[in-house]
Parts: sequence; C-alpha cells; structure tokens
Amino acid sequence: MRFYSTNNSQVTVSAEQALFHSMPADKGLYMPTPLPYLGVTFFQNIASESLADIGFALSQALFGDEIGKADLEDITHNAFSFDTPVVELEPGKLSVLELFHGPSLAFKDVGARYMAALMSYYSKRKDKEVNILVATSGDTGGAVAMGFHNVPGVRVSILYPSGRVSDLQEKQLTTLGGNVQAFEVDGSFDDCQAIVKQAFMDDELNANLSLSSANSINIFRLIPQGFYYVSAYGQVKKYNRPIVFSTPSGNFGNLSAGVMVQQMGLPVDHFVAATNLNYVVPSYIKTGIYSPQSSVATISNAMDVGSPSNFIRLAHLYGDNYDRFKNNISGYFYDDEETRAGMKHFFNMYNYVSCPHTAIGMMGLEAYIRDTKRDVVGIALATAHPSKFKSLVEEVLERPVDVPERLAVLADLSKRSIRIPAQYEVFKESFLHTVL
Ligand SMILES: N[C@@H](CCOP(=O)(O)O)C(=O)O
Repeated sequence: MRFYSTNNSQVTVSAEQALFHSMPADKGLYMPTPLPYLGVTFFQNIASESLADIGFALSQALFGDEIGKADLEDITHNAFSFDTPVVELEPGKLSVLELFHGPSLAFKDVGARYMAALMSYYSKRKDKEVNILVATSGDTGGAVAMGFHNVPGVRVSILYPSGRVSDLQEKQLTTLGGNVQAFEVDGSFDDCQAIVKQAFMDDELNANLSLSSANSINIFRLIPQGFYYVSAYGQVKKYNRPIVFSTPSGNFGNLSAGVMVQQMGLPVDHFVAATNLNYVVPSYIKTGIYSPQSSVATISNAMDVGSPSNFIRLAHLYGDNYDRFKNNISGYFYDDEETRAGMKHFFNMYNYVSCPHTAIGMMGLEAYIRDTKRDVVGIALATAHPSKFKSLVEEVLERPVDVPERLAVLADLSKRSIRIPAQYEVFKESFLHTVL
C-alpha cells in the first residue's frame, strides 16, 4: 500500500514515510492507495475476534508486504490490551459502542497506541529522536501522552487551548513529565492545530528535527480507528439488518475511518455525523457549501473544531461528489442545552450515564431513526468515559459519578505546562528551547 497526497495524487510515499512525515509538503493529507476492497466475507470472518486480532488481520491485509507477521502481531497485541464492547440499550435497535476502556478512557487510545507501537517498530532503525507535535481539544492529548510516555527515541509536545478542556483532561496532558510536555495556548483548538501544521511546513524546524504528528492528520492515527467499527459489526451482525453508526465528530477522523472500512467492504448501511454547535459538516450535508468557521466553545469540548482537518479526506473518499457524500452521511447538531437534556434523557430512559459527546452521538442516532422511520441496528460511538467530565455530568444528572482509579490518581498531581499566546513564532522559540 502506498499513500498519495490529497493535493497531488501522482506523488506517492511508503507507509513508513507517511507515518513519520505526517503531512505532505504540498499541505494535503495522505490517503491510502489503493484502498483495497476486501469483501464482506473477509469482515464476516474476522469480526467476532478481539480488537487486537481484528487489528492484526486488517493490518496484515494492508501492510503485510511491508511488516512481517510476527512484528504485526506484536504491534497490534501491544496496542490493544482492551476491548470495545457494544452495550445494547434497546436490543437490535439502539446500542452504544464503548470506546473508552483503554488507558486514557477515550477512543483516541486506539489510534494513539497503534501509532506508538508502529513508531517503536520503525524507530529501532532510526538514529534521530522523533518529535511528536499534537494539538488537542481534550481527548487526543491524554491518549497520546499515555501512548507515547517513555517510548524510547520519541519526545511529545502537546498544544491545548487554555481553559477549554476539562480538569481531568488537563491533568492527563500536564502531569506525566518525562518525554511528554504541554503547551497551554491562549486560543482555541483551531489555533493549536494551525500552529502544529505550520511547524510541519517550517524548513528550519524540519532541517534540524524529525517532526511527526499524532493527530488524525496522520493517516496511521486514523486507520486503526476503523478496527472498532469491525468489532461492533461482529457484535451485532446476528440481527441481520442494516447497520447505522452515529459518530460524535470534531476533526472528523473517526468518521473518515468508518467510511474507509465501509469502502473496504464492511457492511455499514449509513453514518450519522453528530456535532455540537461546530456544525460545518452537517451544514455542508444540508447545503452543499463547505464553509469552515472559528470554533465555538461548548460543554462537549473535544468536538470544538471549526475547521475539521479530515473534511478533505471524506470528500476524497466520495470522489468529491456531494450527492454520494450526503447519501451516505446524515448530519445532526445540538447546542449545550440540548446536550444536557440528552444526557438526562438517556439516563432516565436507559439508566445510561454518558459524556456530553456520547450523548450527542446518541441524540443524532435517535433523530435519524425518528426522521427516516427505518428499521436499522443503530450504534452510537461512546467516545469518552463520563468521569472525564465529572463535574458536568454530576451537575446534569444530579448524582455522583465514579472515577476509575487510573484517572482519580491524577486529581492531586500538579500541572506543568508552558503558557504561550497563540502565535507561531512564540511557540517555535519556546519549543526549540525545550528540544535542542
Ligand atoms: N477531538 C480532538 C481534536 C483533535 O482531533 P484528532 O482526531 O485530529 O486528534 C481531541 O480530543 O483532541
């Protein structure tokens, strides 16, 4: 498998180059070519395995010519020591796919840990330290910090918007130390993402350092996110009815990963893109006009993305055809008041405690089923453990929320961050000071 740039399909690079360079110099994003059609039978055969075994089977189908079987087995089994259960709220109709059983209690563990294992594999033959730059609106940072903590030959710098992540999310980014450092940016997630992207285009930085990204701009953060759609399919295929996934969305990597496995042959009937007030994609689906905006701060902060990086990937997956796009994805969005009401509704109705992002996915799914009156197996992706948003969830549901030990221990640790304005030159100077 090779990887082309969304800005120039003629130039392709190897998996290793796409992994370490993250972004092509022409400012596009890498896409796999060819995206193999593996067929429904392939997915039927692997879907009931563990997440690690699904990951292994798919990795072998995709990169088996580049990485040997035993190494791929190590990579996937090291990455996925947890599973992604489907919890049925209304059997055969409405379920949640719980993606928060990994170390950082968010779905990003899947991509971050796979990438970390892959980088460790390739890094053995590299002589230069790899500098991972990552922008986060909440969940990516924690998963990347934990996934790459103490990985030899790798240093991680996390940029996050000051005051716009939850307390426990911030602790995950700022307390590990060692090879992980955090930049607290006076700005939005989009400012953090713009700084990271500018760093990848900076000749001076690239001449001196080996820079890579662990955001979903890196195709290897995104590919493993397809594995859990397969796992979910394995858990509900017994119903033998059309499957609809509702994906809470911010940077749209999660949804792009789902569409990729669908195009490889996973039998998914339809997707719902569910967002908060950062609704540029639902708005595109409605109007055909794509118009990125400044991000709006909401209680579902991890989805506060006004200019989603992966829109371009989605457009490519549909051959830049608006009708194909809107026939396969429906869009729904919710403000904070509706999100709070949704969290209460799912608790009262099913005794299910959800984080605000998951509630948005569940509301989008309910709305799709109500609007279309289709008889489908609906699965909403549960992206983060509710305890990551402890104070909000407790306030909305008026009940205490249990915090798993691995998160609770962070509460008493002191944060260490480097505070900077949202200015590239200030970041660059400070970053160079820490890494050179
Ligand atoms: N929702 C994200 C924003 C970054 O998205 P990514 O998928 O590109 O890493 C977060 O939680 O940080």
